[in-house]
Amino acid sequence: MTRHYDYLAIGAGSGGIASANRAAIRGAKAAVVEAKAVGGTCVNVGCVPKKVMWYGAHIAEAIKYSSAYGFEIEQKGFDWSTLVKNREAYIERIHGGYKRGFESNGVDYIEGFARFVDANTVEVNGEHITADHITIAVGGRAIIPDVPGAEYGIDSDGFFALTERPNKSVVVGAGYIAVEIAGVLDALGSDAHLLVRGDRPLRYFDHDITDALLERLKQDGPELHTGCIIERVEKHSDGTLSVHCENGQSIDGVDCLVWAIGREPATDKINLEAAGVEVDEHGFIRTDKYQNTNVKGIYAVGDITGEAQLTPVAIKAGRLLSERLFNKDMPDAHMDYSLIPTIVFSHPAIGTVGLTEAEAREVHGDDVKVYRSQFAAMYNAVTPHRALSTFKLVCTGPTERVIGIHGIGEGMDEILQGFAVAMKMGATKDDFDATVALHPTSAEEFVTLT
Ligand SMILES: Cc1cc2nc3c(=O)[nH]c(=O)nc-3n(C[C@H](O)[C@H](O)[C@H](O)COP(=O)(O)OP(=O)(O)OC[C@H]3O[C@@H](n4cnc5c(N)ncnc54)[C@H](O)[C@@H]3O)c2cc1C
Ligand SMILES: NC(=O)c1ccc[n+]([C@@H]2O[C@H](COP(=O)([O-])OP(=O)(O)OC[C@H]3O[C@@H](n4cnc5c(N)ncnc54)[C@H](O)[C@@H]3O)[C@@H](O)[C@H]2O)c1
Repeated sequence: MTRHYDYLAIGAGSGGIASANRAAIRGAKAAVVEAKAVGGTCVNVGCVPKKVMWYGAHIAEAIKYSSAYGFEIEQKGFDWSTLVKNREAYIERIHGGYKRGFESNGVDYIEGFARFVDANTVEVNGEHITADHITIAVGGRAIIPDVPGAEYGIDSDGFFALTERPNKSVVVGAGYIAVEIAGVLDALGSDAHLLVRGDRPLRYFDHDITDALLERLKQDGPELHTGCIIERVEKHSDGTLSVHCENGQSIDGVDCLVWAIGREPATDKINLEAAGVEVDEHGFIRTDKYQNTNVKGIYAVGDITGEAQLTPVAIKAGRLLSERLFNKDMPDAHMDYSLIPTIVFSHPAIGTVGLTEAEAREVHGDDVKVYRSQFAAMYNAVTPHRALSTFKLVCTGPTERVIGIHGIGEGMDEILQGFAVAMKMGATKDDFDATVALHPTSAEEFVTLT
């Protein structure tokens, strides 16, 4: 007997879970298939474990500067495995929450790897399952470079599997993951090195912000190595690695090498040809604004589409797709991919929404007005850690509409969300100025810029 559903999501990550639940809430008979762990990348090897480690890093920093606040603390040690154990227990609780959610919404959770048989049928554990609507939400995986010795390194999944703190670590890459993992390793006491090909990490971010990040890296670590194209990795008899760059730089005595050079779509093993679904030259499934693929009744959401690879994007796209399919009051529901705010959980956090100054000048020429502030957050002001925060607004037009908000500083991860709402509503610099400041906070800088 073949099971049949109105709606089937392949992949129980951010997008698949959100869309299957919403479909069921709207009355569809829905199921989600998952090959590994419920929650997908974000919950198991992404946002969640990363943020827990980032909080750990914050505690390390607070201890370091606590004497300036009058505390006499002797740090007797740091047990990486305790942090990992507690983190994984938390993730287990999240798994439980998802499974209870499926039960209460009436979503069938099917464990196994799904492959297409035809446009309406997938095979899981030898069973054929059919559905009127199938959403591909299979996410991606880390790219490992094709250099000799690459196999001695691990990816971000491997980083989260570490049970001990590495003594000396190298992280290769210049994106979100590289900056975040290198920052955590450094703050938690590893001798951490960040290797980038260009002159800075996060080079597509506003340069005032990355200039400030460069300062922080110089002050606090991890140690940044620029112009490093990896030539090879050598493993020695004592188990340590040497990482060699084409420019002659080498880092020796490394006991943990993390590749963080981007992610690729996981489309290769799901037999898309059987369904006739097309992929682009990188393997991403491109969709129209309604998440439709080229095959009627097959959709794609989340990282697999190659759009902003962020959990809230996958969730929103998945939910709106199910609203469109199963809520007769929302026949035009679709995701708006403009003005997506993002945070890099560096030390301190970087937040950004809208255009960088350089992008704004490309679009609006000279009709761009920039407001920026560099200041010492009060948290640091009483410590010897004289670190500066940088906040910036990019505006255009006679009304000075705010088209870019950027910041690096303590609390930026919590500050940006509200300002992103204002920007989405079309706020102008006058609207920002008309808002009474919250004092004393870092966020008030955004409404007092001159
Ligand atoms: C280290 C790291 C940190 C991150 N931090 C953040 C962050 O702080 N904030 C943020 O917004 N985003 C973050 N992201 C990105 C975020 O995790 C992704 O954008 C998000 O998980 C995408 O959701 P998705 O549903 O598209 O795919 P995923 O969450 O990757 O889920 C896909 C699921 O499909 C399953 N699957 C694959 N093939 C099959 C198959 N054939 N059959 C059945 N199941 C299958 C996989 O096992 C997986 O569970 C981070 C990513 C990484 C790697
Ligand atoms: N805080 C967050 O929201 C968060 C955190 C982690 C990941 N993510 C998402 O996951 C996606 C993937 O993250 P990522 O950091 O792996 O990718 P990324 O695309 O952000 O960055 C990859 C970086 O690696 C560099 N690179 C590529 N090939 C290289 C090579 N051979 N040698 C050295 N460097 C190389 C690129 O120049 C780029 O800077 C991100 O784009 C983001 O959307 C988000």
